[in-house]
Amino acid sequence: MRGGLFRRYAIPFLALIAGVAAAITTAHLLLLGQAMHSASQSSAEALEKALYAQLEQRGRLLAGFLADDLVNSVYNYDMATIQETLVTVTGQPDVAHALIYDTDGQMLHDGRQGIPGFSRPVDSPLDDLRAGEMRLRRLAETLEVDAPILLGERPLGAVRLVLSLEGIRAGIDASRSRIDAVADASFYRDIVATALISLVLMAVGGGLALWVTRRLVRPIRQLAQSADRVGKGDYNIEVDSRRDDELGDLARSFQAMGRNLAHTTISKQYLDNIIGSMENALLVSTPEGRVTLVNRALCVLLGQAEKDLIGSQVTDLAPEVPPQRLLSEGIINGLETWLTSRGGRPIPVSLSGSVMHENGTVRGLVLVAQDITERKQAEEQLRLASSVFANTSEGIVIIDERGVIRMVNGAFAQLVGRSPAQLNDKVFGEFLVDAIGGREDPVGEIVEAVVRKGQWEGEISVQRGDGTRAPQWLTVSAVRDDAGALSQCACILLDLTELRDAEERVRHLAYFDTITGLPNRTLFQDRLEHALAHANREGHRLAVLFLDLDRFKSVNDTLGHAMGDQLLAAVARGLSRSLRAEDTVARLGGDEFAVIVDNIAQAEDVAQVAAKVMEIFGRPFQVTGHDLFTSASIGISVYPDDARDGEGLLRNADTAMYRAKERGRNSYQFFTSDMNARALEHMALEHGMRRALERDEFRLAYQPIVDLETREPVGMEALVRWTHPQLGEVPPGRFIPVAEDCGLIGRLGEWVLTEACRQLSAWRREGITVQRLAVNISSRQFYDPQLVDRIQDILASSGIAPTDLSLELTERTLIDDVEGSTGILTRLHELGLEIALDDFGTGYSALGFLKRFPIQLLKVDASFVNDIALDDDDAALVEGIVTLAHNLGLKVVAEGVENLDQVHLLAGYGCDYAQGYFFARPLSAQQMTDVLLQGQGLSARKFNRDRAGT
Ligand SMILES: Nc1nc2c(ncn2[C@@H]2O[C@@H]3COP(=O)(O)O[C@H]4[C@@H](O)[C@H](n5cnc6c(=O)[nH]c(N)nc65)O[C@@H]4COP(=O)(O)O[C@H]3[C@H]2O)c(=O)[nH]1
Repeated sequence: MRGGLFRRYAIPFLALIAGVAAAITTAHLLLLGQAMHSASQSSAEALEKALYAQLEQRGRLLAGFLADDLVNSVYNYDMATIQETLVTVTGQPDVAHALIYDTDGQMLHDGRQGIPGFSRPVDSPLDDLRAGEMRLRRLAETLEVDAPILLGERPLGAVRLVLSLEGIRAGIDASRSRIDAVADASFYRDIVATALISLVLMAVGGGLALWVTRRLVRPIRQLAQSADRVGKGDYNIEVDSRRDDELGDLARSFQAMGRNLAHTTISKQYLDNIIGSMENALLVSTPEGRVTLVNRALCVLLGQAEKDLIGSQVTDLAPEVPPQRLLSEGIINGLETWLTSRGGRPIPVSLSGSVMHENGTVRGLVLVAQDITERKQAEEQLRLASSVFANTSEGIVIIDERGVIRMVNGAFAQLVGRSPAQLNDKVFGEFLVDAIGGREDPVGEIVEAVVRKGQWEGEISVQRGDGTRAPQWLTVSAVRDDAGALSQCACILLDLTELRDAEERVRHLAYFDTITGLPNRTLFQDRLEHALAHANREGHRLAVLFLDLDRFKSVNDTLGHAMGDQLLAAVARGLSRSLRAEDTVARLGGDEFAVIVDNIAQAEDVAQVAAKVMEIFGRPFQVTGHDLFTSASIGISVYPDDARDGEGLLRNADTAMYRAKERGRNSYQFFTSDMNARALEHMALEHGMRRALERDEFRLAYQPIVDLETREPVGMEALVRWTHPQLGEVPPGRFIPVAEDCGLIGRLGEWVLTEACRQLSAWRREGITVQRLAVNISSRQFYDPQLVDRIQDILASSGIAPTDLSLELTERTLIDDVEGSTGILTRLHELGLEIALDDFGTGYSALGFLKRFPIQLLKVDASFVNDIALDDDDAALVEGIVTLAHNLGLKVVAEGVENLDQVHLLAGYGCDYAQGYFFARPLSAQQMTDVLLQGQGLSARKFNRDRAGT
């Protein structure tokens, strides 16, 4: 355990003082005891001497007194007086005996009456006692005083006074006791006093020692603490240097030393600060490569804590710089290597290292690493940039502030058809054409703009090597020197040729039809607007021809879309050829074309144009080696007679085109007010139908279908009827197309199906036999994806079997989408429904075409049946249809049978069934119920009119 000065010196010093004090006290007490003893001894002796002297004095006095007093009595032998005197004397204290001797030495009197031995001689001669002399003799217990009794000069005898020493002895003992008591008391008083003095001395000495020690220890301790701080590198020494002694001198010297050290010495903290604030990573290791010191920068760089790095191996951190390498090379300068970060990620560094020597011995290795990640990245970016510069497809030109080329890349050189070397020191502006509006010094202006704003961009054209112009998007950026002044300009040229081409293609796509190359609907409308504005200004007429190819759909379906497209292109070419250059021909979509015939004087002019157009359809179109015939229906509307705006003109021409189609195709038709009336009616019907569906104004009529052999009804066709509140009875031929156009056909068709099945179910419940009910399905209704499901639902809810229902579809419906319709028909057929092809003959299908559809029944259109009795062609046609249908396994229904001749002829052709006014007109449900309930008789009579002869 570390002992401080206080413990080391103050405590022993205190102990020493205590010991010395104790020794002094003990010695003092011993001496005191001795002194006391000798004092009491000498006091006792002195007292004894004094007492003896006093006794002797008394003895002398008394003996002298007796000797004087008894002179007469002895002379006279007056014994009585002698006795009396002696008794008086012996009565005195300490007087044991008073004896009177004669000169012979014989005792005359012993002071007592009758004293035996009176005559006992004195034991020693008294004769030598001279006058005035006394003789004292101390015996063991007594003091004898002999005094001569003289009468004048004559000795009469002697007095012997025997004094007892007992009294003296008792007095001496008592005195001695008293002296001892006094001595003892004094001794103890002295002990206490001495002890107290010792304690006081010790206290004073201890305090003194403490004070001295503290006076010495504190500054020394201060100095020690300061020395300790100095040891740690803190040279700011704060010690009490005011003392005017050696410690003060030491403190001042120490302070001076601290100041000197602060100025001259590199402290550890100083070094730590330097190392800690170093930007570069520092590592110190043993010669063997064990890391002993790292700085903060290294920890940050490697992402490791100092404690983890200390003790690790240099090779773990810098695998490319093993200690042996540094030891052998002695020094490494700026070695580009890498350090391993915590996750094992290599960090590129520039490493310098050296070996530390001390007294000629290798003490360790020092490595300093500079993170060169950014530099590496910059180098990489530079490499990349130069690679981009060299290989990019954009032209890059570096020009100075005068527009002189300093550097170009391959792309630009290639663009202008020179080598990069040939372009050096050329003026950039020489290669630009029409730059920024054909200014005189375009590059000068660009540079000016770059100086002002730092960048310029815009479209320019560069003259290619072959003299053509290449549209370019030029971006010019400032390259500034360190002072911020423009030193060069970097020009990047993005070739817009492809973009412009693409734009042109897009524009072409946006305005031209890809198949025919004709303007499309958008461009047509645009041109029409222009033409109308012009016609309006000039006050002349113009016409719009709306042209629709007849039966184009069948071409597509039968010959394929590619052929269809080629036919369209061929028609477009024919149209363009037949029209003036100033007339616009456009393809509006599908098989629809439109023509603007500008500046016409009268309607007949347009008729001529239309006739010319019709002529091209009189010849076949050459399509990949095939001769294809097609015809067109044309509708014509005239500005300002039929409409004053483009939309109205086109719509009216479209309407007229439909009229042309209705009138037998392959013709043209002018728009008329009648057509307008029909358009208005269309609107009225649409509005009325919506209301009719809500108000349940529709009804079904039923017309029987009769077996031509048995003349028995085999079923009946449901035909929708609508009584308009204002228009009265509206035939389905008028409102069904409107319903199709405006999308109401779905709701109407569903109502018809539901109502027909409900009625059939009702008849069945009433016991009325109706074998099968036929329902017309329109085109849009047929292609409704929900159709099959809806039919199934309706059948299920009405309890009608699918085989009890026949669906009548027109040819046109089926050929609209042959693929799609085949799928739908197959599903319906698989359900068990009968499919009948309605209005057969009015469409365009060949009989062979029917093989593709799962059809069971063919309904020959009334237009063929009408004239079979009058027209041999029609008769032959119907007969042929019947024969071929039978060959295909189909049954045939003849529609519109009105007379017996027709019945006979049809029966003769082998036609299976007939339907027409001859048998029955369409009847309301109630009428039909009545007819059916009236029994077979009526029925037979009604439906077997020829048998009945009516
Ligand atoms: N001149 C003459 N006509 C006869 C004779 N026998 C029957 N007709 C008429 O011929 C049409 C036969 O129907 P459709 O060919 O399917 O032709 C139908 C059919 O395509 C369509 N149609 C009728 N009802 C519906 C329906 O509920 N839904 C759909 N989608 N179309 C229907 O409207 C067309 C016309 O129907 P309607 O006016 O009812 O005309 C019916 C019928 O009244 C006759 O001997 N002489």
